[in-house]
Amino acid sequence: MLHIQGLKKGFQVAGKDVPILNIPEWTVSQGEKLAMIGPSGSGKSTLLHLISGILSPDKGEIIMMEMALHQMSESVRDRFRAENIGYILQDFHLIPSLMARQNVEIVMSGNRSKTERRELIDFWFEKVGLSDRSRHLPSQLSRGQQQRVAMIRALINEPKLVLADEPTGSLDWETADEVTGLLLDLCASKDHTLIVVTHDLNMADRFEKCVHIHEINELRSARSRSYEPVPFISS
Ligand SMILES: Nc1ncnc2c1ncn2[C@@H]1O[C@H](COP(=O)(O)OP(=O)(O)OP(=O)(O)O)[C@@H](O)[C@H]1O
Repeated sequence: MLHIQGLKKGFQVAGKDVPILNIPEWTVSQGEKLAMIGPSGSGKSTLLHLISGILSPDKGEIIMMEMALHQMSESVRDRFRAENIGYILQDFHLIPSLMARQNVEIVMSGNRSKTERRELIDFWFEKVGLSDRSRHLPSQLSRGQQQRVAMIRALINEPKLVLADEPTGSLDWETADEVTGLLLDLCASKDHTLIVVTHDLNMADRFEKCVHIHEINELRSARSRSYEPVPFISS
């Protein structure tokens, strides 16, 4: 489903090129569910942005479903992304003035009738246990409920690939565990391929596969090299 070959990516900082990623080769199979872990600053989010086509590589190829992502024109790539990739972020990014169900409806493809859209939204809100909350504004929902709405929004068009960047990062551990279970179940039921970037080792533990970014990235940025986890000292 996803094949990366000879990928290099860096950023210009104060006029200097700072290399971030050098991935000789990496493949993700259709339907695979994997967690990606690694130190802060090691390039995990950058990699998700490259896979989704939001960023372009400096060198190399990203082949998704046999299509070379960065050989597409920008408009074709935008459409490809909308049709094939669902993106879930730590901070939900729901539109505050729209009801939960409207936040989902705005991303739905236009070839469904109004009735079909309504029934599908009802179905999904029930599936994630939010039937009685679909007409609430985001501010009237808990963080876990908002993340579930963001999950529906990412999955409702049945994308082949779901990318999630620290989806439980702002949730307490119990809610994080629920949201993780739900995300895995929803993706398994539709055979979506799922790549989740996380610092949450409990979350990573629930995945069939866990990849450390340093297993695939030959570079270690200065920041990630200097990263040492701070031991927890109870008072
Ligand atoms: N637009 C940019 N311009 C310059 N440097 C950038 C840019 N985006 C990211 N970086 C740098 O690239 C490196 C990798 O960032 P990235 O966000 O991918 O790391 P990460 O592994 O996802 O970190 P975290 O776990 O803290 O979210 C960092 O050193 C960051 O400062």
